[in-house]
Amino acid sequence: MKSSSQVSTNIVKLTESFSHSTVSAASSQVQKSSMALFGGLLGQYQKRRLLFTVEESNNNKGGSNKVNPWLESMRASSPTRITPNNNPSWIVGHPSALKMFDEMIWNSKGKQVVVFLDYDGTLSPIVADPEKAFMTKKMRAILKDIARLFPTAIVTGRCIDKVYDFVRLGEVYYAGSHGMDIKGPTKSRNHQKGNNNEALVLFQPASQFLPMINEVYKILVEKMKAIPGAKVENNKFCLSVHFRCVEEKCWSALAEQVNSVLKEYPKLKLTHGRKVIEIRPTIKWDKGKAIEFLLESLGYANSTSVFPIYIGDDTTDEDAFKVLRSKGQGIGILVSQIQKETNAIYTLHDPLEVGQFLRRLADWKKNKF
Ligand SMILES: O=P(O)(O)OC[C@H]1O[C@H](O[C@H]2O[C@H](CO)[C@@H](O)[C@H](O)[C@H]2O)[C@H](O)[C@@H](O)[C@@H]1O
Repeated sequence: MKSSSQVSTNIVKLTESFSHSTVSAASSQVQKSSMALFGGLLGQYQKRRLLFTVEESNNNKGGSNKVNPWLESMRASSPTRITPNNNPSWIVGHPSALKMFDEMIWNSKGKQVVVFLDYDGTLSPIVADPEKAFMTKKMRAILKDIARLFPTAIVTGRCIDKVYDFVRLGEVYYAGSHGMDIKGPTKSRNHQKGNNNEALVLFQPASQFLPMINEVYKILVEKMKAIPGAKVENNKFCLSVHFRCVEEKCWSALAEQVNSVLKEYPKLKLTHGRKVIEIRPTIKWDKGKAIEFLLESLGYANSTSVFPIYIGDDTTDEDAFKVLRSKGQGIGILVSQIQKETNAIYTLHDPLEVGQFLRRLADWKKNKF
């Protein structure tokens, strides 16, 4: 484990080196090695009980998706109709992290486990109102334990203030706005208060976009008044346009409105999540870069003695899974009940299983000594 002074020194060095203009260059310093560790274990798991589901193909009926690529992307990332399916090759290729727990621990032997967690759909269940995406008390207690035992970071599309309101733990790192706002813990991991109880801002690569994001937020709030159920959320360095409560027949109108605004802002781009369109700066920064940054900050740049575990449910988490896979480091765990293309190695069904997995991880660490 690194001492806190070593961590601070690394943080200062990194914060200096990661100026906006050098984001890509700095991230490329992180060495890329090959191969995920999982490899040959798959054959043993052909009798797995997981019942996954797939998106029904009738989402595409009539070829309308070809006419409107926006709508196509919205539907692809937010399937509305799902039917049970049990594709053995997918299940074998992405086994349950609970079932594979012992193997995973064996692979982490002698290494420092670092835990990265997405928030929505991972620590809290998906709900209709984004303001009410609360974690259960049980999950919070598990998370507190995890943060005491391992360096832990929440990596989310939300702004830090909002996710902090839900999580309320000073012991963890927060990478908000899809990693564009990274802050250190306000408390040390043994629950002593840090200096002034203030979180240390580690990195904000998109700060120059703040005025633009606020401007677009106001415009979108006005535009979305015409779409019943639509909601715009300001996540500081990015925006979310929610359509979970919008009737499907209005999705196209919503996409057109967002498109018309974005045309005027070529420095902003779109990504898609679960019934949400996310608007963010065109900089080359994402959750994958954020976890590389955090690992470097913790002193594990190019280290073979670290074992990162990343758990997430959404398309934006794929950037983090990809980084771990390409570095051949640690594991990515996709939280999903549907089969989808993923760079994660393992799967968990839902936040309930995430809680079970984290509890097991904490118990393993406690019993180790
Ligand atoms: O990276 P994440 O922590 O997963 O954040 C991604 C988005 O999550 C939130 O939206 C999602 O959860 C909501 C509450 O369950 C749900 O209503 C919505 O449909 C989901 O897309 C959050 O509100 C967004 O701002 C984040 O971008």
